[in-house]
Amino acid sequence: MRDFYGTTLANGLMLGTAQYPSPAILADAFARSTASVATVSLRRESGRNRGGQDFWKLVQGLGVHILPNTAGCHSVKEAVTTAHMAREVFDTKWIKLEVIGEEDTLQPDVFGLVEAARILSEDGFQVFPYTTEDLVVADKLLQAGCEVLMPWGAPIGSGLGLNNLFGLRAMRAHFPDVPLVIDAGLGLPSQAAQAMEMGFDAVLLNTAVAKAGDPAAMAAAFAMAVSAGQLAHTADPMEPRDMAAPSTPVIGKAFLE
Ligand SMILES: CC(=O)[C@@H](O)[C@H](O)COP(=O)(O)O
Repeated sequence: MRDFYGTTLANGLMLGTAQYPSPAILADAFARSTASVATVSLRRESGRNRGGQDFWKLVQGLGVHILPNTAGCHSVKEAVTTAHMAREVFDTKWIKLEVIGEEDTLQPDVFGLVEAARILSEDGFQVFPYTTEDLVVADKLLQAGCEVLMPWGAPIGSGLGLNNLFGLRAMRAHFPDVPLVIDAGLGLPSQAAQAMEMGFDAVLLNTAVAKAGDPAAMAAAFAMAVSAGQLAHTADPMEPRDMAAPSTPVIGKAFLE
């Protein structure tokens, strides 16, 4: 597995911490997921529980890498301020950078994203930008100092899976050495497996687990799907073909060798 700003993760599952029915269910879901990273929103949680401190302690107690995020930020200024607050609270350079540009799809404002990524990278942050599959934007983010990219699978909370397979395949092929994480829009473990089979380095998801009838069971299912997809990728999957090819060997030719 590729490393993320010098950190090698145990597996390619990153899990969100929002919308769980209770703290106990959140903790149980993380335990079953064996996720290596938890992402936490500073902005959403800061208004609750004595300034969010109880919640942040709970997340820090999960024993996984913390990736604070700027979810809910709609401007460069908001995102940069939130990132600074995250660095103080969690004592980490990592920041998942979201600058939302449009309300219906929650798609990123890619212009603001590149600007905020540059400001934060110059200030020593290690930025994980939530972006689209646009190759030109991806290039600008790398030039701005990002060493990891997080293209969306589908709009946040939609559960639609990998919406633009062509664009995501092109991104993987275009940036073979850049760690790429599919972020948002995954609804089912099979979609996570597909992303890993395609060679993505990790997936980040929240809603599909937190909103499942049994979040802990769904977290376990995603864990299995991620490791199956990753193993399949390393096993060099067959290329699909248009025409049939007999799988029953011809007499006298049981093996290719
Ligand atoms: C938690 C978080 O960072 C979200 O913004 C993220 O993108 C997850 O999206 P889903 O809820 O669609 O999995």
